[in-house]
Amino acid sequence: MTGRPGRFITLEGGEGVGKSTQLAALATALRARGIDLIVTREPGGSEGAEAIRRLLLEGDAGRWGPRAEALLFAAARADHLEKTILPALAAGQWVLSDRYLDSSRAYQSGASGLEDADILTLHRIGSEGRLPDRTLLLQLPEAEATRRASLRDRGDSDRIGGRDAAYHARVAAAFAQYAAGDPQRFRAIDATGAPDAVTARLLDALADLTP
Ligand SMILES: Nc1ncnc2c1ncn2[C@@H]1O[C@H](COP(=O)(O)OP(=O)(O)O)[C@@H](O)[C@H]1O
Ligand SMILES: Cc1cn([C@H]2C[C@H](O)[C@@H](COP(=O)(O)OP(=O)(O)O)O2)c(=O)[nH]c1=O
Repeated sequence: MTGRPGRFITLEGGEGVGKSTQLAALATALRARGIDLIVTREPGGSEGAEAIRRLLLEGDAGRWGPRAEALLFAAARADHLEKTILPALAAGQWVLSDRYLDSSRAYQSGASGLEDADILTLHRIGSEGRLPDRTLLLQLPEAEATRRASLRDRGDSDRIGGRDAAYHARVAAAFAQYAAGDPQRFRAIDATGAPDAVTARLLDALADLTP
């Protein structure tokens, strides 16, 4: 126990912007400041949600339509919140999550055409509308994000990562729009340059929350 309230921090952005890399670096830097935290991810982060992750990311491109996909992400999130995130916060830990609600807003709404209000309704039903204390949106020029993601995946991307460039451009635009609409919760972070420089920007964007 830290004696202070746990904070719920999410990292968001398109494929290959450096979320996983930065989550690990951020966890190390925050632990060095004495913060007790857990690192988690979506889709996944609990036993049930990891099972739903496999349903969502494996199989043919057409395995799920946009509506079934949105419901599965919301179901996975409900389980993740109940089993992993809320217990950690209640114990005073910080929670750092690689993706959360805003990915559903960007991918299933912004890029797949469902209404943002409907994604938020699913979130209210599944997860009592719980929002992060801070959302760090990593942003990269499209060409650099594609280069990094393809170096990592070597042509073996998942059902959603493998969608076309126009889809991923809509995802990036939707993220930017949501961030601009809620400057209190979001911080847009320049993800170009060396990993250490990006981590320093992320820590700056948490300065008002860190002890
Ligand atoms: N600042 C950086 N500069 C260059 N390459 C990076 C940087 N950060 C991450 N990478 C590399 O880019 C790829 C995608 O990074 P990753 O953290 O997996 O992104 P995401 O989780 O957002 O998809 C990985 O191969 C990673 O090693
Ligand atoms: C959490 C979430 C993820 N996704 C997508 C984004 C990714 O393509 C995929 C998760 O794959 P993952 O490998 O975890 O992400 P990344 O490619 O960023 O390392 O699921 C949604 O479409 N909606 C959501 O709500």
